[in-house]
Amino acid sequence: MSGILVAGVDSSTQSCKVVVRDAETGALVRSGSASHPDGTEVHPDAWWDAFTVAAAAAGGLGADSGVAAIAVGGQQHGMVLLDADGEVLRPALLWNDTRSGESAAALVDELGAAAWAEAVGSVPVASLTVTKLRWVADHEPDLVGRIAAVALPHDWLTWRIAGYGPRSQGLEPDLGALTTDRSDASGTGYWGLDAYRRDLLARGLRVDEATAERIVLPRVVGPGEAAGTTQGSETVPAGIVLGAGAGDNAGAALGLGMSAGDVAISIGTSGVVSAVADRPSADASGLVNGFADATGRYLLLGVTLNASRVLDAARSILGVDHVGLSKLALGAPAGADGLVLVPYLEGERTPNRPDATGSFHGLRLANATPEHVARASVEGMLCGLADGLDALVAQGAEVGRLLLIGGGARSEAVRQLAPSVFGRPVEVPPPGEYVADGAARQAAWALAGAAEPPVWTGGDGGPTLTFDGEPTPVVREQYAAVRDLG
Ligand SMILES: Nc1ncnc2c1ncn2[C@@H]1O[C@H](COP(=O)(O)OP(=O)(O)O)[C@@H](O)[C@H]1O
Ligand SMILES: O=C(CO)[C@@H](O)[C@H](O)COP(=O)(O)O
Repeated sequence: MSGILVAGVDSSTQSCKVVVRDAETGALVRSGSASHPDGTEVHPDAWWDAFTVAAAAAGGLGADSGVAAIAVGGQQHGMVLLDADGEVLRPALLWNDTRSGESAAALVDELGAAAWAEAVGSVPVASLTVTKLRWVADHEPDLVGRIAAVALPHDWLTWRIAGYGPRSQGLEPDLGALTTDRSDASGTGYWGLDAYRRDLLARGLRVDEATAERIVLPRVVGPGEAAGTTQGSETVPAGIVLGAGAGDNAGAALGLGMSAGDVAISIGTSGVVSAVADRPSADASGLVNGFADATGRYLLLGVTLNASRVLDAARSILGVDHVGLSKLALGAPAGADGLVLVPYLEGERTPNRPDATGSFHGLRLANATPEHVARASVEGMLCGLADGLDALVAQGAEVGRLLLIGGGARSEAVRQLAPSVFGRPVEVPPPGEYVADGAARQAAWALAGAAEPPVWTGGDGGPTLTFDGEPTPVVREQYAAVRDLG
C-alpha cells in the first residue's frame, strides 16, 4: 500500500457509486453508493446530491481522506444544456429516453445511415445526444438561443466536482472549464473520433455553423491526461487531481482490464455487449456503435434498452425477490415450453424500435406458471444480448472470453442460463463496481502522469467463476420467430 488513495465514481442510470482505492496496488479501501431518481428525464442536481451522499458513505473526500485524485465514469449520451450562467436549461434527457426516436429517423433520412456511420461511428438512434438536440430544436425551440454549452452527465459532474457550477448557487460558471474524454464524446453523434463535428451539432440543433461554433463543447482530455485540479467546495477540497473520466462502458473496459478477445456483457439498466478494438468501426446497419475507449483505442458496442429491469419487472409480476426469481426460472425447462418474452418494455434501441412494447408469445395453459414466466423473462433478456453479440461478431469482433458484469450478473439464473443461450462458457468476475474501478484507475493514471494506466495487483473481490452449459438453440430460435411480430 502506498497510502495515496484515488477515487472512482460511477454516475449510472440508477445510482451513484464511489470507490476509494490505493493508487499503487488498486486495493479497495472504502466504497459508498446512493440512488438516483427514477425516470428518463433527470435534473443534473440529483446526480450531484447522490454523489455527495455516496462520497460521504465512502469516507468522504476531505483533506484528511488521503484521496489525491478522482475521475468520473457516467451513463452515456444524456443531454445537459447550460446557459451562459451555468444554469441547467431543462432536465437532462437520458440515454433511455425514447422521445427523440422520430428525430433520429429524420437525421438518418437527411444524411443516410452509411454517412453517419462513417462520420461518427454510429447511426443515430434515440439514445444519441444529437437526436435529443434535434428534439429540443423541434419541440422547445425557445431554448435553442439560450444554449451556451452542451455537456454529458460525466462532463457535468466532473465540472461540479472541480468546483464550477451555476451562478445562482454561488458557483463560478466557467463553461471553458468543462471537460470530457474520447469515449464519452464518441457517443454524442457530433464527434468524429478525433474532433468535434460542428456541422453535425449545427444539423442537430437546426442552427448555422457560426452559431454552433459559439456553443461550448467540453474539451476532450486525452487518455491518462489530467482534466485539471479541484477548486475546493464543501464536498471536495482544493487540489485534488481530476482524471478525464469516461463513458461508463469504456470505464468498465478499463476496470476489467479488457484486451483483444474479451467481450463484456453488462446487465445494468442497459444491456451492453462490448469489445475493445484497435480500429474504429462504422456499422451502417446501426446495430453496433463504434465508440472510443478510455485508453486511446476503440470500443464496439451493442446496447439494448432492456436488461436488469426486465428481471425487476418479472419480480414485480411474480411478487418475488431476486433469489425467488432465480429459483422460479431454474424450475422451468429451457425454452419455457414455448413461452417467449420479447422484452421491449422501454421501447428498444437494438433493434431500433423506440416505440415498441414487450409481449409474451406462446402462452398456453400448460406454461401459464410462475416458473415459465420467470424462465421466459430471463431467456428473453439474454436473447436480446445474444443478438447484440452476433452483431459484434459480424463487425469482426474476436470472441475469446465472455465476461458477465452489472447488477443483473448477480442473478443465479442469469449466470446459469447465459452459457446455454450464448452457446459459450461465461466468466463472472467477482461482484464489483467495474465502471467506478475503471474511473479510479484513470485517476491513478492521471496522478502518476505515466504513459500507460497503472497495473493493479491488489485484487480483493474473490475468484472469477466460470459457468458452462449445454447450448439450447431452441431458445434463440423460438425468440427469433416472434421478435419482429411486435
Ligand atoms: N441479485 C440480483 N439479481 C438480479 N438483478 C439484480 C441483483 N442485484 C441487483 N440487481 C439489479 O441490477 C440493477 C442495477 O444494476 P447496475 O449495474 O448498478 O445498473 P446501472 O449501472 O444501470 O445503474 C437493478 O435493476 C437491480 O434490480
Ligand atoms: O447508452 C448506453 C451506452 O451506449 C448505456 O450503456 C448507458 O451508458 C447507461 O448505462 P447503465 O447506467 O445502464 O450502466
